[in-house]
Amino acid sequence: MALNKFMHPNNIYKTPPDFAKLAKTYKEFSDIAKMDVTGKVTIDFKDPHALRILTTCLLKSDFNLDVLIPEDRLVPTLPLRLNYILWIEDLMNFINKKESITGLDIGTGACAIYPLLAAVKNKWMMVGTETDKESLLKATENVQRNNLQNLITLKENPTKSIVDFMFADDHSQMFDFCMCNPPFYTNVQELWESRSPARPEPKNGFTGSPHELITEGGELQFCRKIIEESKLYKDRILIYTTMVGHKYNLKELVLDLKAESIKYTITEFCQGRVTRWGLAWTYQDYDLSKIDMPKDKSRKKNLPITITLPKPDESKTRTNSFDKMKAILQELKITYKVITKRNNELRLKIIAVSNTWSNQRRKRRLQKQMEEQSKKAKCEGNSTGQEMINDNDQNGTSTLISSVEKTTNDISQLDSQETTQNIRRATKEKMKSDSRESSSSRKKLKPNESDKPSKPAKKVMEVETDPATLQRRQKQIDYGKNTVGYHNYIKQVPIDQRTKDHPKTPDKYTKYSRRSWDMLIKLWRKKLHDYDTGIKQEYESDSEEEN
Ligand SMILES: C[S@@+](CC[C@H](N)C(=O)[O-])C[C@H]1O[C@@H](n2cnc3c(N)ncnc32)[C@H](O)[C@@H]1O
Repeated sequence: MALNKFMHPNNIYKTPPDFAKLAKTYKEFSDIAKMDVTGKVTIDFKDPHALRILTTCLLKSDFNLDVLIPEDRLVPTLPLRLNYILWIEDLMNFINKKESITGLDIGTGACAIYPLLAAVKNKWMMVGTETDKESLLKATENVQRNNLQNLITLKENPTKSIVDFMFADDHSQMFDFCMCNPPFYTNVQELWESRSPARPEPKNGFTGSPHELITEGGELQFCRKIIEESKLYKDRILIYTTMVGHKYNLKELVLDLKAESIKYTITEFCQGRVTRWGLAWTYQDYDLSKIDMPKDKSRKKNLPITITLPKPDESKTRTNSFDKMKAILQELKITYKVITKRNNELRLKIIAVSNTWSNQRRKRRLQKQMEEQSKKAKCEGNSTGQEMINDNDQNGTSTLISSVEKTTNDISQLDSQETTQNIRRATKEKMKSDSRESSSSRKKLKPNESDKPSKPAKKVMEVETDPATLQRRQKQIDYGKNTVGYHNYIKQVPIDQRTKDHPKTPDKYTKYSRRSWDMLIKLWRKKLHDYDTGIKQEYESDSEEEN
């Protein structure tokens, strides 16, 4: 989901940059830009080189900053970096700090992106710290290239501490705030595994060196260390802040702060398909919980959906309305849990396991058509059956009918006219072949019965034994099972809760015509598609990796 609408309202990248203009202005950008079929100028976001050029050109055009980003280092995404700076601006406004603002950027990286933005945008005095010598060197060159040495100082951190190395020996240094984009991961494996396979591929290519992204204990330990050290230097930084990349870590950190009754506030940094979080805490007399960011208003969209039902007339009780609603939910196979039931208000937590509500009209029409067809088949079968004297033959008729009914059930989820026609054709074919079998069985009838109308003979379940067919079918089944939908389905619907309406893996050993088998596979895959989007994903906040 694009989250740009939740970006900080003052973020200039709320409106996407004009790539056509950038291509006209910067030769290096026109070299990487391409025009898509609609005539829109775009770039390959998966190419780290293209991302590097985009960031340097935006820094130039929007902030008049001349920055060199080394090939083997993180390419900072500007909308996110700007969101963080804008939040710090909000915090400074909140504590009424308008002038001579000083900030500390922990782990400034090879671009010193935060000090550069803070200096050119707000004229803040910034100190950036860095443990990586190579990054520090490049950062220093970037500061000098922009003549910002008067506002920005960079310091090597030769220790494993975070702020202690600065404050322990220097008792005068103080900051209004500190900020930090910590390394997120514990090791390379975690870096790759952090992404759920159910999520779409990241839009952007991957940039950054392990040194920048990995730290012992991951971001949780890194942020906990900042909190621990902050307790030693409560008054040296008025507002401590850090960015948090994983929501589960944010929860842990908030618990840590709560446990110590430390005042804190959190925010979300939304951009593109990525959400990050900002955590701020203080030992000063500021009630951070009162901070009201303009962005919070747009996020109110996340409140639960409220539906007001028409007032019941005298004859109908409220319970009646609730019951009706529950019946609708049941019909749509939406599970619900009553959270509260008070006076006129009923609060439910609802979970939709699959999409059962789309194309309702079309599904009803198909269902009706198939029911009519099924009835017709039943009537034909019954009338024939009445004339039959053989019990076995009567059983045969019911086998055929139940088979048609099964097809009817299978089709209830369909939304394609073409598929219906194919199913009808397959059903007709089946009826024809059964009636052929029946006419051959007529030979066994007594002579005086030979002129009676024919009736389908008992349907014997034939077994498919052809190795090539079985192999082909297995391959089709494997394809189906190797989908996100299948994995979500088996996770979400326990075996004992599966009904005939759920996707059922076709039985490869049953004899079917090629067309009927392919149809069964098609139906199965279609039903599995309903599970393509995991519920978990819908309820969790987006926490896609930045790169
Ligand atoms: C994810 S990068 C962030 C770089 C930059 N601030 C940005 O946002 O693009 C984290 C940086 O923190 C640095 N770092 C790690 N531990 C540190 C520490 N204890 N003190 C200062 N910097 C540290 C790493 O070398 C790395 O450059």
